[in-house]
Amino acid sequence: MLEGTEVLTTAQMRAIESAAMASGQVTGLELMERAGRAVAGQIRLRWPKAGRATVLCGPGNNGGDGYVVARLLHRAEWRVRVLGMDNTPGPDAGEMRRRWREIGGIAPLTEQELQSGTESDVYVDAIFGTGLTRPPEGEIANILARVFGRGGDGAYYCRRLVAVDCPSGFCMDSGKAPALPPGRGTFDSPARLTVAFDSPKPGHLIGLGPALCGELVVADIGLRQWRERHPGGLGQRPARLEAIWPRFDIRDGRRIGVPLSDRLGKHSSASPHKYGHGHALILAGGPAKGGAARLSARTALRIGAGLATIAPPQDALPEHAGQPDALMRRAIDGGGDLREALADSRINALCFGPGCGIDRSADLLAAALPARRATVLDADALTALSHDPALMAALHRDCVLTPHMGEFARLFPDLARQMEGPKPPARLRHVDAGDPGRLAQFSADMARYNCEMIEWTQGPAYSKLDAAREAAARCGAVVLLKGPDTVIAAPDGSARLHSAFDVPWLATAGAGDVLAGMIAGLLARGFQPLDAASLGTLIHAQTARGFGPGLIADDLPDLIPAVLRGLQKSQSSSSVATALPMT
Ligand SMILES: NC(=O)C1=CN([C@@H]2O[C@H](COP(=O)(O)OP(=O)(O)OC[C@H]3O[C@@H](n4cnc5c(N)ncnc54)[C@H](OP(=O)(O)O)[C@@H]3O)[C@@H](O)[C@H]2O)[C@H](O)CC1
Ligand SMILES: [K+]
Repeated sequence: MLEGTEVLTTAQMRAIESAAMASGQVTGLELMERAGRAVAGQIRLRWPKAGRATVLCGPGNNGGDGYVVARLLHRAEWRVRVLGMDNTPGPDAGEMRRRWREIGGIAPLTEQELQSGTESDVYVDAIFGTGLTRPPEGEIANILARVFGRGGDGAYYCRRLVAVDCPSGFCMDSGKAPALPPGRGTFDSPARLTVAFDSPKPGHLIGLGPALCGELVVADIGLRQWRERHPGGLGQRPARLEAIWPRFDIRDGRRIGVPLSDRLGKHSSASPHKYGHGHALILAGGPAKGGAARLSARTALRIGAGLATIAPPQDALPEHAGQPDALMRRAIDGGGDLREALADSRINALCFGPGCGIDRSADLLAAALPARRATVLDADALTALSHDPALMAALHRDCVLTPHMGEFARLFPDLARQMEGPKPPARLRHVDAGDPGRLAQFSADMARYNCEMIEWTQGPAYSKLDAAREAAARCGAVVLLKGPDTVIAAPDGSARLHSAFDVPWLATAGAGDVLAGMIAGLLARGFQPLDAASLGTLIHAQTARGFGPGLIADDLPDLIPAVLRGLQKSQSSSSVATALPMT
């Protein structure tokens, strides 16, 4: 079982927050104080010498958190300037603003004001959090352009930007950000640090999130018991969403996303025979097309498949002599040969695609899918699939599709179009849970919470996560939508997110073939499709991290042993983050 860090949608976060407040054990004001304290604490941890801070406070509770940050930095002897809005915020934010007013003034939140005065050491962005309801316009849009933009010399206007919960204006469910006013560029200046509350949200990990958030710290604000206590527990919901790489810190002692499979480094001692570790069959293409499949096959062996066989057509077989000697070779010319091969039930994982050719893939897939072996479909196999609805219908739950965006668009054009479509921000409204008409619209997820119900009046922006989940449900197989942000979704709605923005050199010819081989090897070893795809993604990126720039795909398979050793070590020693006190 792979186990990562749970990721919550903003709707789930609000439901948990509401449940906590409804319990009477914690007030909104206390949560806001804790949120502000977490941010101020992180600022002081990074920049222990008191300096100048500018805190930008928006109209809602995110702004309320900002007033707390301002007060606590002031108490720590920082020189604090607050820019705020002249509105009537909710009671908690209003109270925090009042407390700040006892200490200092509030200048208007305008671009002109932001530009004026001495430059600050730290800028705190508490303009919008989860409550953005429409694209920012007018003065607010100008401010965001200033906060997230650069000057003519390319330098960021706000060096050391700390975002409260998220960079403002950004959709935490989709990782999308609205366009800035014409002529004001795009969101291209990342925060140095983002402090999110309780759990990461999808947008922190996909889309623009990893680039815009900078370092991500997820702070404990004392909601854990409500997160875990709900009927069935969030952890047991079928549509669990997890992050599988700890590029962020979690401050409440929860497990962070280390890999998590006790079985990863161990081979079964109960069944020490090579067949106990599975047999992966990698289908290769015709003459001069076999390199990709050889990469996959070598990787399948390195990740621990007991046996791996490469299967080109007869006329390409001689090309596959040579290293590695551990690899077996077998000619498979067409569907009949493959059916014959699959009479051996010990062949328990198949890998189609890399260099296999579209027609050959179609022929072989038609023979293989009814045998219901665990199967990876990549590259040409995905193109073959997109040409033939019958093949698509023959997919089964032990299949893993590994498309990049282009392949995904060929397979699921309507979902790809939705991803490109207009992007309304999320808007949530609390409604009467007693109204059966309204209740009927709520998702089953939300109905689990014994608290105020939440209604989406506009959906959050349709994201890569939504698209991958819908694709998986539609085709009944695991869909791994590749990219620097990879989403891996299973037909039951479970999904895993992985960010690899830090290894741009992984975008190199053949890297996808290695990933396909890795997943095939893990499937051969008996990992469930979602886990095999997730672990494959994780180890793939980690091998590239270990090598650094200059990597070519041929380097990857032989880096796997070191990564496996490292993962085992991290699992035994430091898989639990240190808890920081909430004071
Ligand atoms: N997760 C937790 O447990 C806690 C979170 N906290 C913080 O609270 C925010 C969410 O607060 P909320 O008040 O719901 O939302 P925001 O602060 O992001 O903003 C809402 C206000 O912004 C106005 N708005 C929305 N869009 C625009 C726009 N484009 N232009 C101008 N104004 C906009 C909105 O006005 P409406 O007219 O739409 O109502 C609201 O006034 C969360 O992110 C955390 O930071 C708690 O402090 C602790 C617990
Ligand atoms: K913010």
